Amino acid sequence: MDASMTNDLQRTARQALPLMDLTSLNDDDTDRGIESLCRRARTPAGTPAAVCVYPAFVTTAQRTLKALDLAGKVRVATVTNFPHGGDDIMAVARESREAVAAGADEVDVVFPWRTLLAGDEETGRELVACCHQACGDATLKVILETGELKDPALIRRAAELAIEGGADFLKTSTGKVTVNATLEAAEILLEAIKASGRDVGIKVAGGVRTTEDAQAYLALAERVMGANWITPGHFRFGASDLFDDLLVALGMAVAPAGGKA
Ligand SMILES: O=C[C@H](O)COP(=O)(O)O
Repeated sequence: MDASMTNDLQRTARQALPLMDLTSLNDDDTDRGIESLCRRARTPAGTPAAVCVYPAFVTTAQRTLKALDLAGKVRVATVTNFPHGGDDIMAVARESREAVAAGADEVDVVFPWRTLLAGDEETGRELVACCHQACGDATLKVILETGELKDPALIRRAAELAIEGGADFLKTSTGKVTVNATLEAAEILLEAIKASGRDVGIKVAGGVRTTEDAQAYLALAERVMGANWITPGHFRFGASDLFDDLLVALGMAVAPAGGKA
């Protein structure tokens, strides 16, 4: 790789690192594993925007970040209605309220995409609106599962409904289906955000693994929204592996994942 490409990747890695939701959403997650995830958040190049964990580990993450003196610097995100995207509005609102009460700063809720596929627009909009109310001041990110919606017009409609319901961010994917984030889907979400005129961000999530991947999404966001729009308040990467690749691009040692026992 020539020097200009290396510099380019380093620039991308430096830009992407504070936009990261450093994620662990595995069925075999443990308190020790989440403590280790939180420790990885402290790097010589700065910190990610958030760690993203299952609701059962929100307290662990908050306690660990506090002990590391990272409370307030690294937010705690969690997931609800995840990954299935059911349509029980009250159950999802309750789950979201409980997550915030447990200390989550951000809630990533799965949109009931199957109802939209079946032609029902109201359930999705209402579910988002109830979660918006349930989350209070916490940031609400709505996972549209774009790889399951497939049709660009449906992806656009889901984005519009989530924005109408009060989403703070549109998130592409859970990372748990066959097709996760794609540039095509991300562009549809960005265009919907732009057209809405609302202060809504995007979280590109699922299958984003390399600094080169991150570079392509950042270039897209810059083209649609402008370079100044890209801040942690508007743009996140949700990824379990990307963080280490960014550190490698920055020439830093990668901490062993460890701590799952
Ligand atoms: O919300 C984030 C995704 O679950 C992460 O997906 P990933 O493991 O493919 O990076």
